[in-house]
Amino acid sequence: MNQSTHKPAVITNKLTKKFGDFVATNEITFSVDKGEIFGFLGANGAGKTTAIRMLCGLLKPSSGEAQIAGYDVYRETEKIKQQIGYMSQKFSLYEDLTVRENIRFYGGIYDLSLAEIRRKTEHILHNLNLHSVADTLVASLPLGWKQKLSFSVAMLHEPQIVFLDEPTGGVDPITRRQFWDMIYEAAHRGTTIFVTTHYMDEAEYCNRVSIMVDGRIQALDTPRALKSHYGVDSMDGVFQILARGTSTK
Ligand SMILES: Nc1ncnc2c1ncn2[C@@H]1O[C@H](COP(=O)(O)OP(=O)(O)OP(=O)(O)O)[C@@H](O)[C@H]1O
Repeated sequence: MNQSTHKPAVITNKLTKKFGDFVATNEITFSVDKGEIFGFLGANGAGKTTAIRMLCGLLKPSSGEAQIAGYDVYRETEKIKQQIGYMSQKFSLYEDLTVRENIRFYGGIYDLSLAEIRRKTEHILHNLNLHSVADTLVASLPLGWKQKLSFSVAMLHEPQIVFLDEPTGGVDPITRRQFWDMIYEAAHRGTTIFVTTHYMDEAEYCNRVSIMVDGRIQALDTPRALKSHYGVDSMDGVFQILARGTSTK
């Protein structure tokens, strides 16, 4: 039976990670609903990547609780890995493999059948309009294409939740907007999106946003409610007040 049917996709309770005496993630408590686009914001070093690594089952928490797709982050990390996709800033694509080879490689890792890999490959090449570069090395693709391919690869095994750690760094606003169209489509199909970004226009696209400061979650709500609460007209204004401790007014 699917344990996650009626549960939120992500639940944490006082989740904490210490490195020696330093508390990188400090008692964070929140939940994310199925199909929600959840923005996980914070300045550099706020503790976002540390939290994501715990949620993905890659880093053992020091204390607190978390369940991903209904599975416990201490005891059920293998189950968690089957239910999630992960895309980091640095990608997981192999630059010295072609587009087609990367898809085949990850299809194998995710244990898809050859027929399924062929079907997915066609689907991705068609959706991303990559037919003409299917046999080109990933290294020579523009950054925006790599990001879209990387996202598609993270979704190959149809995970319930996908973690995107600054997925759109370094590309122009139009390319970022196209990337967000892919995020919306995935969320529409029921995938939960957990995304970090430094672009405040992207924070506006999220259903809810949390803002981390020095390891703690300082605010968590819809972009509209946060803007109203802090009396500003943009998420950049909210971020300036919370994460940088300054007012834009
Ligand atoms: N393995 C580690 N050992 C010691 N300290 C660490 C370790 N990993 C992270 N830290 C520290 O924990 C803090 C939070 O780091 P983290 O990478 O989670 O921040 P972040 O919010 O993801 O920042 P960025 O936006 O720059 O990626 C930083 O001060 C970092 O130096």
